[in-house]
Amino acid sequence: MADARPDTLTLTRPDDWHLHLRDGAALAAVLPDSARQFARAIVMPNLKPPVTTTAQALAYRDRILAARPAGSDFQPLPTLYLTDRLPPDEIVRAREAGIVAVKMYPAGATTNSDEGVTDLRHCRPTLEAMQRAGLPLLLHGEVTDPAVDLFDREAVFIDRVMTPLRADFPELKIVFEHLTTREGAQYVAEAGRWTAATLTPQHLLYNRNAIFQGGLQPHLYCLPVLKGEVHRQALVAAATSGSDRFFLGTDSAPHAAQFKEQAGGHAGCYSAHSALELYAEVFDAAGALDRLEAFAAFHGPDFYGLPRNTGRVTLRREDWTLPASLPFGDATLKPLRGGQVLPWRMLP
Ligand SMILES: NC(=O)N[C@@H](CC(=O)O)C(=O)O
Ligand SMILES: [Zn+2]
Ligand SMILES: [Zn+2]
Repeated sequence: MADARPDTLTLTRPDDWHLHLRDGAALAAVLPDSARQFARAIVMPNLKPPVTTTAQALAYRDRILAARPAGSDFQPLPTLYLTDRLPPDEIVRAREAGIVAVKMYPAGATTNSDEGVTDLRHCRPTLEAMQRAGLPLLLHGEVTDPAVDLFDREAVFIDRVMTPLRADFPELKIVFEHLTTREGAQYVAEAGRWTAATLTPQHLLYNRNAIFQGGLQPHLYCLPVLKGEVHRQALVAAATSGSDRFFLGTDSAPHAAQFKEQAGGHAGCYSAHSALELYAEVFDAAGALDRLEAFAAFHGPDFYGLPRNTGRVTLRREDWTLPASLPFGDATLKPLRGGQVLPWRMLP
């Protein structure tokens, strides 16, 4: 029988299936963190302006490749940003050029989503082209209807958007990104082989109390917002269940500390610095360390139809203190769990 509390853990090198790398000086500041932990990452297209053409996505990929630390073989997996007007023939071009997915932000739902989709019914021919090409649709799964309580926006999205979408496009690959609710976990578990979900460290580690404990904690504000404890427990159960339709996606979303700490602070948690260590903590607490490798390194590539990695990484059970802040161009970045002791540490 596998050791339930091992002191070292060697895994196939993992990938991050949901990552924000930004651009310019911000990209240069954060990329080394992801490149140290992960072999590949799905890079989100919510730049300003958003990445809406294959040509823009390839140029962005080249900027990421050029910003890699010396000797790094980190591979960005580029995506396109879905708008009401993304033409179906762009999907064919994207597929041929190696774009791996298309991301749907409901207009106004989150950071840089102003040009997102106002109604998925406008996108039918494009979704048909994606289904034909086998190009996955990645969803920020929240409705923006102001009449819906903020904490219910994911559950309502399932009823209003996900269920009809699934009925109309039965073989479209869909990834429900940064899942946050019990309803979401149950939906994905029962939705069949073409629906998967990513889970973030913050939604596995924290419930919404943490946002308000010891004074307001702007660095725990992300979207979708953290939910109650029953939801966190359902997410941990899904992540550690062994189901191949749940996989690692940090949603690491860097914002300069001053923009998170101001009134109207920005949404997003920065976790790339020690993401794998945070997931190890979650799986360890659930007595499921033996399932971390598949969650972090197998389920994602299998769903996307990409090869699994061959390299290895090793983590050791060792208390260490995460830096409270990190350089971020001219600004600073406050990482998730910054200044706190983590029980797992990745070996260089
Ligand atoms: N998760 C977040 O709170 N923010 C993300 C956008 C997103 O993934 O919704 C960002 O780009 O900052
Ligand atoms: Zn999102
Ligand atoms: Zn995101």
